[in-house]
Amino acid sequence: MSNVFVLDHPLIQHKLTYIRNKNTGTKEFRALVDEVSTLMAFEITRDLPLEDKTIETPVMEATTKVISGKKIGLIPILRAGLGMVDGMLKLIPAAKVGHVGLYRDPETLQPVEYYIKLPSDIEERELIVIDPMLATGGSANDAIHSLKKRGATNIKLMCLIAAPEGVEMLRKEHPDVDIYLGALDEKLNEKGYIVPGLGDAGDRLFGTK
Ligand SMILES: O=P(O)(O)OC[C@H]1O[C@H](OP(=O)(O)OP(=O)(O)O)[C@H](O)[C@@H]1O
Ligand SMILES: O=c1cc[nH]c(=O)[nH]1
Ligand SMILES: [Mg+2]
Repeated sequence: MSNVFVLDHPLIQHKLTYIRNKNTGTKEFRALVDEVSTLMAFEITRDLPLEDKTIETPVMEATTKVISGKKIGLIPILRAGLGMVDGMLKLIPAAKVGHVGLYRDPETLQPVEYYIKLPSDIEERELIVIDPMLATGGSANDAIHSLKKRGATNIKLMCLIAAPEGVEMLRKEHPDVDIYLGALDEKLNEKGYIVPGLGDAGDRLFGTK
């Protein structure tokens, strides 16, 4: 069964409060999502493997550590996942970025895929699927199935806020995918929105409402 990590660092929790606040406007919302994504990237990369490297400091030769050539791919789910990309690239600037375009049909709540473009070597990479919201779980589930169908074997999922329903679906469908969250909220409402949540992440990021 996959692990679920709620990243309860005080800076992440503090910024999430401002992200959730309905009075936070587009400019500030975007900046906060960017900052939280950087902080979450710090936590999600905690298990990157290290190897020894021998260097000369100004004082003496020393054997110290560097990250051992692990290749990472970031996979934002469009649109809202785009808001998390730059913040993560600040810490892992060499990551390749693949895009999965999905929207959730407002009536059926089923995901509809409209675009996919991935790095050619996804089977060799650790992929981090990013989306601010994990609600019913349909979109992340679909995106991860698409990645696996194309050869991905090593996948993590990172979201700002999740509902228990989405976590349950992901753990059932993808027991090999660990889930990293800023917060695990109470439930979904009758329209499939996370409660208390933050509203529509894409609309708040791009100012489309
Ligand atoms: O877990 P689910 O029930 O599938 O819901 C979550 C999805 O809904 C939102 O995207 P949306 O469909 O609003 O598209 P957008 O990012 O283009 O706004 C969100 O960014 C997730 O991708
Ligand atoms: O609460 C929710 C649920 C789905 N998508 C969002 O943007 N917000
Ligand atoms: Mg949206």
